[in-house]
Amino acid sequence: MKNYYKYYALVLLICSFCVSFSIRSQPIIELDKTPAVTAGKYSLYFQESEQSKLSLAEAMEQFASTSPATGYSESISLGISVAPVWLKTRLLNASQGTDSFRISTETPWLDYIDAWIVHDGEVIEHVQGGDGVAFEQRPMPYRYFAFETNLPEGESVLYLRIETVGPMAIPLRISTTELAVKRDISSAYQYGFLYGIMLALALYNLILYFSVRLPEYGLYALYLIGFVVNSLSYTGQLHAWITPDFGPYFQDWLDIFLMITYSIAGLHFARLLLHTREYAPLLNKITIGITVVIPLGMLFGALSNNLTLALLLAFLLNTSFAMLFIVMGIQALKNNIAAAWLFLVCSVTAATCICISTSAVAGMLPYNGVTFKLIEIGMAFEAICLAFLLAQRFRSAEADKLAAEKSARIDSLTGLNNRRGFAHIAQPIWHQKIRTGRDISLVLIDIDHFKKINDDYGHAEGDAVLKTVATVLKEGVRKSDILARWGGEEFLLLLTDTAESEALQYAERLRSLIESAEVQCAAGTIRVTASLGVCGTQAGKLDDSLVGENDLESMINTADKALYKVKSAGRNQVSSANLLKTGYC
Ligand SMILES: Nc1nc2c(ncn2[C@@H]2O[C@H](COP(=O)(O)OP(=O)(O)OP(=O)(O)O)[C@@H](O)[C@H]2O)c(=O)[nH]1
Repeated sequence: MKNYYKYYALVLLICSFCVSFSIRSQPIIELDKTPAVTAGKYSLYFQESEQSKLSLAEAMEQFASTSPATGYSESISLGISVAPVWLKTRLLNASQGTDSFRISTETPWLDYIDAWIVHDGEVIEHVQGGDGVAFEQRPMPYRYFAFETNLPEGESVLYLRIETVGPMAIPLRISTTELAVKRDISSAYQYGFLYGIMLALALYNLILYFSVRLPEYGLYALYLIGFVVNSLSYTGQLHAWITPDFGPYFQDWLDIFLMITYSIAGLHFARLLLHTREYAPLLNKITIGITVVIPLGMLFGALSNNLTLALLLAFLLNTSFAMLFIVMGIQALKNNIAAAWLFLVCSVTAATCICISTSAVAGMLPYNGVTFKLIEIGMAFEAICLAFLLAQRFRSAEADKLAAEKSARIDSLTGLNNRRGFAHIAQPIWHQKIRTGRDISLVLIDIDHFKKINDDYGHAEGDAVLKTVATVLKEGVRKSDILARWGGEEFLLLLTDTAESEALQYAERLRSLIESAEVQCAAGTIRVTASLGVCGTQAGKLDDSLVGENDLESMINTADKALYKVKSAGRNQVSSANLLKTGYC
């Protein structure tokens, strides 16, 4: 029993320590030692009851008589659409004489802010501002609430009353004016760099979109432009330039409108980039649904002037956006989509950066220049990765196009040019040779009794014969000759700088090569013969007259006629129209 007294004493000691800790005097910011600070942990705060708006005197009384809460982190965060809050922060200017300081709350959602500086019990300054106040009526031309004040030597107390329908996150920052200006300049460079990257990529992809008309490029550009404009609006630059006085809440509405614009563009871009519809139709439908339903809800919020509803939906869309990016990336990875890995890495990085920034403003993580700007850093990283993926896609689309064009000109069985491929290659050569009066000849080659081979050995063996003859021809012709599969078992050969007399010898050589070729199959060895019809110029002339630009077609017909005669005369021979005239075949 005696031992328990010891524990009681210890518990009492701890309790009294806690009580004394909680009622000990509020910490003071010694401005000579900490010339720039985010002051949440130095501030006391309480929230007004819904019914009454307190005066400064009443608030001072309440700070003195009750136990207001102490800030638990750099930024105090109390949720969305909460009751107005009062803050009290003690400031000590230890230098002799007055010094200039900047006091600011670095978030755009705070609508009405009153700030009082009290020194020796006297109000020496009262400043009003916030997002709900027209731009030119603000103490400084910033989106955030900010003002500069000369603090006299000794202790001054800063009182703030903040009222907002948006998120009550208060990153209260106090710094010397000199440091604040330095920070402004370095911020301008940092934002300029990040926005510069994103806008350059957006512009480039916009140009690509107008050139190739693929929606991915347009959506990607819209996504980036939407994000940058949203960021410019959120950080106040946009309003400083173009929308100084559209009244209370205009800026909040603009922010959330821009927020949904880039989220919608981003989600549709990701869907198309990863081809989500092809392997994850449900996810694709959910994504489309979200981009329709949430904006409709927000439109309802706008029509009924319910900013809180619209804000909540905008944050929901933004959260869904980050999560859907990751889910789409995982699905793409599962389905072996080439872009999936990089997409996943960059979307996870961006989502992490967004989380860190939001948590910093909400007071859950340290609030500083880096954590605050991590959203832009993450997005710039994501923008670069996505641009890289689009470039890869462009390259593979070009390769696919070339492959498709090539395969449209190639016969899939033999690998030779088809009629289209022949025309593509032969036309320009034909025109050039004709213009310069050089000789040119055509040889039409037809396998004899090919139907019988199909009938006797089957279609597959017939194909094997076609392939063998194609190979024999390919190996037997010169590099400058143009060979094509002209029809079922028919081949066409264009011989440049070759007169008809030479072409006949050439054709004879090919005939004999075909005759001696063998095709091995299950039923034994197949041998085939072919009939060849030739038509060519002699000393640059066809039938003693000059060859016209359009004579290719008629020369093929003449070769075909010669071939027909060979077939009639017993096959496995070579002939030309001229030989026919002289009765050779
Ligand atoms: N295996 C196979 N057969 C084909 C292909 N294309 C066409 N054929 C066949 O080739 C045969 C051509 O027959 P025909 O036009 O009567 O000519 P042929 O039997 O060679 O007789 P001649 O030309 O008079 O010697 C037809 O039976 C077609 O079905 C193909 O790609 N593969």
